[in-house]
Amino acid sequence: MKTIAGKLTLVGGGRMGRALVEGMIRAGVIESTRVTVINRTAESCQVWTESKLGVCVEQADPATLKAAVESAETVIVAVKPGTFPSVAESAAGAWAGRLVISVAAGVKLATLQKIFDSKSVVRVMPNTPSLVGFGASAFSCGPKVSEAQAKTVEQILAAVGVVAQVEESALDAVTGLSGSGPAYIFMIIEALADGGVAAGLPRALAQQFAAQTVLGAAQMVTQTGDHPALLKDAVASPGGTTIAGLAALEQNGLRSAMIEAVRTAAARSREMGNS
Ligand SMILES: NC(=O)C1=CN([C@@H]2O[C@H](COP(=O)(O)OP(=O)(O)OC[C@H]3O[C@@H](n4cnc5c(N)ncnc54)[C@H](O)[C@@H]3O)[C@@H](O)[C@H]2O)C=CC1
Ligand SMILES: O=C(O)[C@@H]1CCC=N1
Repeated sequence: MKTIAGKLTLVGGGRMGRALVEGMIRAGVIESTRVTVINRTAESCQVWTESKLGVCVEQADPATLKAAVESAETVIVAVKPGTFPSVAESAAGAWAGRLVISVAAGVKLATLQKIFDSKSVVRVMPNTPSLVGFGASAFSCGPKVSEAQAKTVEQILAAVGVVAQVEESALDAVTGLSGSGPAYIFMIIEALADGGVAAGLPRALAQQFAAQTVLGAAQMVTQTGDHPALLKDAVASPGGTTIAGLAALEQNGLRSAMIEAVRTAAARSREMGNS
């Protein structure tokens, strides 16, 4: 694995920041000794310290934040969208010349350019499976981002999963699908396991088999390239168990529930960008 150049600072080592940066270190795209993580609370700092990843962990005060931004070539900002202006303000004067990568839902490139005095801003929509190397991330670059910087972003994200560079207008849809999507699938796994328990299986076995079934089905789609409908048809024997189960899913509106989940989440991302 080719490593990225220079130092990396993560501002906001919560669930998404951690998934991304721990995933990067595990994948070998950067050595932990070149990573600084800035957190707001002592508790979040402790989580990082206890992980024994070997990164430098600091609690956010304006001077620490500014120094950590100044010392890095690349800064990933992974705080909540509403916290961006105060983070930008705390390190005012330090952002110029850095590659600033935002992972916030709904925060537009134009807004990022305005609040960070760096022209090299990139908007990314990653997801938490980046932690285990199965992320799906899309990104869009501000107009002043160099080709080399775009390559760095691609390299970072490719190390933790699949990646696509897209028009910024596609990022709300990506947010509704893959950004939020792991939560939908966790809910499906939980529900499948509940079904297994309802049908008589012990909980642990039901959960293991529910997760493996989702994993296996996803691998079939990515490895064969076949349309999911073909793969579905190959499971359903005439008059058998699967078609009975599929009929129950249709009756209960699974397809429209999933479509509406993605559309509603995408609309919420757009709404957040306009507020
Ligand atoms: N959780 C997810 O699956 C995904 C989240 N995102 C985006 O990632 C961003 C973070 O979300 P989560 O990780 O879920 O939230 P989180 O609450 O787990 O993490 C946010 C972190 O930022 C820290 N923080 C707050 N103020 C700070 C400051 N002034 N300086 C340094 N650190 C500070 C908090 O202590 C916390 O650790 C959001 O903008 C969200 O839209 C994007 C894709 C997926
Ligand atoms: O729920 C959220 O707003 C964030 C963005 C995508 C996933 N989590």
